[in-house]
Amino acid sequence: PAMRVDVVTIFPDYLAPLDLSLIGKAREDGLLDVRVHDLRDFTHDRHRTVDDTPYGGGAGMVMKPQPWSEALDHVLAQDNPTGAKPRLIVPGPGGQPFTQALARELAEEPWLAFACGRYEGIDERVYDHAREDLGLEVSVVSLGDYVLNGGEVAVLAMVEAVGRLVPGVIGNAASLVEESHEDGLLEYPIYTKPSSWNGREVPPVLLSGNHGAIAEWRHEQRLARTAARRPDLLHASHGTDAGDIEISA
Ligand SMILES: CN1CCC[C@H](Cn2ccc3ccc(-c4n[nH]c(N)c4C#N)cc32)C1
Repeated sequence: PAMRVDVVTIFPDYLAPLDLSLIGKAREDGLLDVRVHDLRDFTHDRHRTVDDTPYGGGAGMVMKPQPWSEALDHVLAQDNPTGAKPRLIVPGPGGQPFTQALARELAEEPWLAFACGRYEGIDERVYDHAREDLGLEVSVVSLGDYVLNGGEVAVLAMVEAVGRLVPGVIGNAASLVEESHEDGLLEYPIYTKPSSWNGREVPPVLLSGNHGAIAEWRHEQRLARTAARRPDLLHASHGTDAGDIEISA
């Protein structure tokens, strides 16, 4: 069965890129069932109000709880005869880091729901309501240590990172193995035709047909790149001491 993904946002057009490329094809192939909902469809006033001033003062506006409650009810009720529950992911700068490990964990879920905040964020009672009244597992997740204006960019990244791990979405599953952050090392340098370009040659080992030597060279390159760019990822399990690797950035 397809993985179902619901996204609630005040900017549904921000999620249009999910109609494109691999994720778009996975939707056509029925591997992913992605539904985007406009939070303003769950307001009832003339101005379709989703925000108001913060209790206790402070800058900015806070997203009102009622529209979110109605939007979540709609998501849970739509095409859900068994009363199954999605895992609710709320992007936020104060969340747990979004990592490849978390992407792998989320790729095992049959149903994900994403709540895209804007303004200063969502009234805290929505999180409590989702956990205590709707019985949802709620995870606040951060894309990284920088501040965005809302959750949509994060959801695009998370849906792409998770979606590509769903079996069948990426044609060649082999390409999922030796990639950065899959096994703790950055990826090796890649080359294609022509072998000589702009006075620059492809490393001869790659043209040698000696697959053992090629694999060894690629592993050395991964270690060197990781030592140069992400020494924080290197630890004892990778054997070679980062100090004695020829650094080729
Ligand atoms: C000044 N304020 C500070 C708090 C956040 C306000 C903007 N905002 C509202 C909703 C919302 C959702 C995610 C993120 C976000 N920022 N950085 C990341 N890695 C994120 C992720 N995932 C940001 C967001 C702006």
